[in-house]
Amino acid sequence: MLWRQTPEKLEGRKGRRKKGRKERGEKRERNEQEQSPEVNPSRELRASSLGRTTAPSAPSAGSDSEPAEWLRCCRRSPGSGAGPCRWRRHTAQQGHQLWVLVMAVVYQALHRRVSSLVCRLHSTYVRKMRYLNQLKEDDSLCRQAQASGAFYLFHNLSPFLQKVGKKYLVPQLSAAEMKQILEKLPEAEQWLEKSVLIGCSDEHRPHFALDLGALDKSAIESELQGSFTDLRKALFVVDGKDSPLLASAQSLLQWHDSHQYCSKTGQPTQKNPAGSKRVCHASGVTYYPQMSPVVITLVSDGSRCLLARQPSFPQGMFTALSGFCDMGENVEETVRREVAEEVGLEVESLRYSASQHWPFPSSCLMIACHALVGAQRTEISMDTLELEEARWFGLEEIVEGLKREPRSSKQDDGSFLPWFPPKQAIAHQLIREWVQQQSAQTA
Ligand SMILES: NC(=O)c1ccc[n+]([C@@H]2O[C@H](COP(=O)([O-])OP(=O)(O)OC[C@H]3O[C@@H](n4cnc5c(N)ncnc54)[C@H](O)[C@@H]3O)[C@@H](O)[C@H]2O)c1
Repeated sequence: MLWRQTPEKLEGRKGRRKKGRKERGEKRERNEQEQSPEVNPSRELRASSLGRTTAPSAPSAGSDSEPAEWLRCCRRSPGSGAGPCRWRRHTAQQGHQLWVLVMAVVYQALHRRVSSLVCRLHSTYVRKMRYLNQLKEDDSLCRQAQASGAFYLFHNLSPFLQKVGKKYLVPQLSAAEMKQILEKLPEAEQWLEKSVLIGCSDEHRPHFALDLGALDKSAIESELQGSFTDLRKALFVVDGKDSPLLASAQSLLQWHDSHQYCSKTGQPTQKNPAGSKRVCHASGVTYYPQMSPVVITLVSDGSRCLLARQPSFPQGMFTALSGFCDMGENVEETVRREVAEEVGLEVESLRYSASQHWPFPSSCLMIACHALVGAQRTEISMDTLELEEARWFGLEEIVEGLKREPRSSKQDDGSFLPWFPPKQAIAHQLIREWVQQQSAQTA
């Protein structure tokens, strides 16, 4: 059946629709007002607490036009052709800010992780250094540590090495193995007392060096299947990480060997268990191991570098200028004096490069520097008492010399082409640095 619309019914329905629209409009306005920052202070507070300063600001008190404009803007439907809605722009900004915030949190988490890793590595080092210091200060702790220590052996200052295949290893012996060797000696217990502390592992296993010069060398060599090797050779055949250990151990043993008597009273001095000092109980004087500071300088005139050789050097070997610091001198003064004394040049500027402990002939602290002389003042006036030859080298000649082995430097006529100290010597590092600097300049 057809449903017929009477005018009254139609009027009634129109009225209800109008009323419904009015109610829905009021409801939407209420919702929009609830969503606006003006009437939702908690939202505004959250936004501002996160530092979102670009969020549209709530209409200020006393401004009549802004709330209306705010609501009008927010009521525009998408695709209506109207300009960008401030509220949607605000939402996009919030999205961007959220992204920045997430990235910041991720970055902070990563940063924390990396820092804690670095910290852990650092703290291993710190704990190790503090433990070693404790061993130096606390005699009974150091004696106990000897029981769990590892020992490096020397015979008249030559380190004990084992050849395995083509490699030379520096063996560590346990306290039990040491006792087996020392049992064959009278006063075996006292022998361990002669050892000196030279370091420890990350797990705090202390390392000691002991010179068995009083024992039969060949008997120990055959028992331990190795050989005591001159330090000059040993440093150049062992693994790079073992060289500084052997050098410092030998220097410390050598210092103890040459400081057995007090220079004031002539009485014997006693070492502490760690070997970090010797005391004369008659005078109360304490002696500490010492190193002599030496500067080693690579002089350059901007495009060439100066190398020299002493009569005692192996044939063909040239190196940078070196000399001991005089009492009261600083490094700069020693560099200027040595360069002036040895080659008659005046240093205009100098730059520190690195340092190295060097055990020959006795403990030196090598302080390596680059020095520049004026390009117009390069004429060499050599000290013939100290040097046999000193001359300028160009980049190409240096690069060739670095490739050359001592053995391959001899020519048919018996003369020698120049070659330079091996990589273990700090002179080598100075020469390489100069090559890098020159190559960068000419590139
Ligand atoms: N590692 C390297 O690359 C490298 C390179 C060159 C020299 N060096 C070392 O540098 C040191 C010095 O070299 P150099 O050629 O001037 O030495 P050097 O041995 O020729 O000594 C020069 C002079 O210095 C004096 N002297 C010696 N020992 C001294 C000391 N402990 N304190 C003060 N003066 C002393 C003596 O009068 C000696 O004649 C040497 O030990 C040498 O082995 C190391």
